[in-house]
Amino acid sequence: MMFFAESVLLNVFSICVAIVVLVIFSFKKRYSHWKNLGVEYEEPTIPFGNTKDNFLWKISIGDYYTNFYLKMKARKLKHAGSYFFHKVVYIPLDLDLIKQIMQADFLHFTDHLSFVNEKDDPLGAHIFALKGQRWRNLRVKLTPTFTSGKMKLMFPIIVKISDELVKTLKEECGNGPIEAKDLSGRFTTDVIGNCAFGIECNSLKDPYTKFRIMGKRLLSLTRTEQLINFLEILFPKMMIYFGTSFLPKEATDFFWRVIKDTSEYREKSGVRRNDAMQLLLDMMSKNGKEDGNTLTFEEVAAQAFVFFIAGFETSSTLMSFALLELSLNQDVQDRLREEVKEALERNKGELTYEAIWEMNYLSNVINETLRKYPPLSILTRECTKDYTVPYSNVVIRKGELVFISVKGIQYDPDNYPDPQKFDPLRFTEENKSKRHPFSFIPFGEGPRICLGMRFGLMQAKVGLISLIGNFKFKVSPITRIPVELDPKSFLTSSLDGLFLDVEQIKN
Ligand code: HEM
Repeated sequence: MMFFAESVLLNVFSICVAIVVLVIFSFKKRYSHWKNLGVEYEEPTIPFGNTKDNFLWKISIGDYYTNFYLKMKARKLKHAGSYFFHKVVYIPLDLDLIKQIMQADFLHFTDHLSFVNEKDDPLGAHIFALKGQRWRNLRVKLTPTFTSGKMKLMFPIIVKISDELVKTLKEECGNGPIEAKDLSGRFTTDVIGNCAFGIECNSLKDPYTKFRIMGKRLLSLTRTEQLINFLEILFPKMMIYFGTSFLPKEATDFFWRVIKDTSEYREKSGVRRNDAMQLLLDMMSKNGKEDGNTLTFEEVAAQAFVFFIAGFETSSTLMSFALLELSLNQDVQDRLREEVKEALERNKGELTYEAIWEMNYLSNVINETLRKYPPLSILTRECTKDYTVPYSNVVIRKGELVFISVKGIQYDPDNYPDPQKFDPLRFTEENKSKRHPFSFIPFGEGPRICLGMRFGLMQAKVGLISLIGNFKFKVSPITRIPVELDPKSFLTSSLDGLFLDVEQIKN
């Protein structure tokens, strides 16, 4: 009996050893990819590839690829190679090559690196994650959602919420430093909640409202949830089999209910509003089912959801880092306040849709903030058709990945001398015209460029105008400078918060 148990154990042990040896061998073979092609790379670690430090929360994925980009670019290379676990990743460094991949040869790179499990997680089947023809069909249908005409109709909603922002800060500014990200996040939650779902979220009045809590929950994943996300991206078929979803179920269940209630309410009451929800509902077929030209209810819900998740955090990141830099650069803050005052005086104290696009210095400040702190610091593309990189022997195969380091490009001293310096005048028309058009890509580029770019800029501009026109901001001594970024976050986010001292201006 004893002998039998020992021999079973020995067999199991031998099988395990054989599996480990096989796995190590196949990783080693995979990791010889860039070496065989003569492309520069950093030594990968089994099984993480080059993402070990990110996986261990030592550095954000964006910062890892910024450092990588700058290191390889300093060696005058046009491209380099990397590994995301077992996946091969191509890193273009040359701006003409990046333009080629994102624009002219887009048909080889139509997809984002994403995971969709439509059956178990219908809200996850949104335009950012969808691939191929499904993405293309939706992009055509959704593009009219953010035309100037439609945004103009949403503008009064944003101005009304900005009045609430000023009121809230007047009440809160006497109680010590404010945390800029939290304040901006409550503002953008109320704006997007209102424009995407048609709901008064009131998170400025009450920071603990369910909408705000669930919005934050979508972006603060536990270790296990992050691990599942990695597995979903790396082994999608297996994870669909297990029925996993990409985002926390308690949050997606909440948003699903909200969208369903809103749609039913509007249908029953006949109430119509000037918001993105209405535009989506108008695209829905009468019975909510598939008919080729219209959207199903599930598709409407997923798009309303992505407008919320893609819209509130990116714009609040922009607003909060702009407030930080304005606090660190008082001369820039004063000049911006002058521009705001003049624009308001020209329009009898009223903020108009046209006025926000005419404020050149505000645009310069916003662009310089997006240069230093792009909310998404890398862009991903999945190769959908084999591609030979021009003037090279490198072939990117279907299924391999391309990572474009937005932050690397925007910190490259060849594009922006003294890149750590905050200098809005880099973005005057004259200075912009001297640079390569792909040296500034915080909203991505090509056919997959951000769908809500103008909306994101509009809400950040309105928020900043209201704040700078009414308050003076200084950095609080409790804010650590330079700001350390959160290695756990996929989006650009400060680790300890952006605390600012605020003083009300007597107008
Ligand atoms: C400052 C604000 C924002 C920034 C920096 C930003 C940035 C980005 C970036 C980098 C992408 C990927 C582009 C690419 O792969 O080339 C993207 C995609 C997208 N964004 Fe934004 N975004 C912002 C605001 C918004 C807002 C307010 C909305 C909606 C209300 C929105 C909706 C989307 C959608 C739907 C996509 C997916 C487009 C597609 O795959 O076809 N974004 N955004």
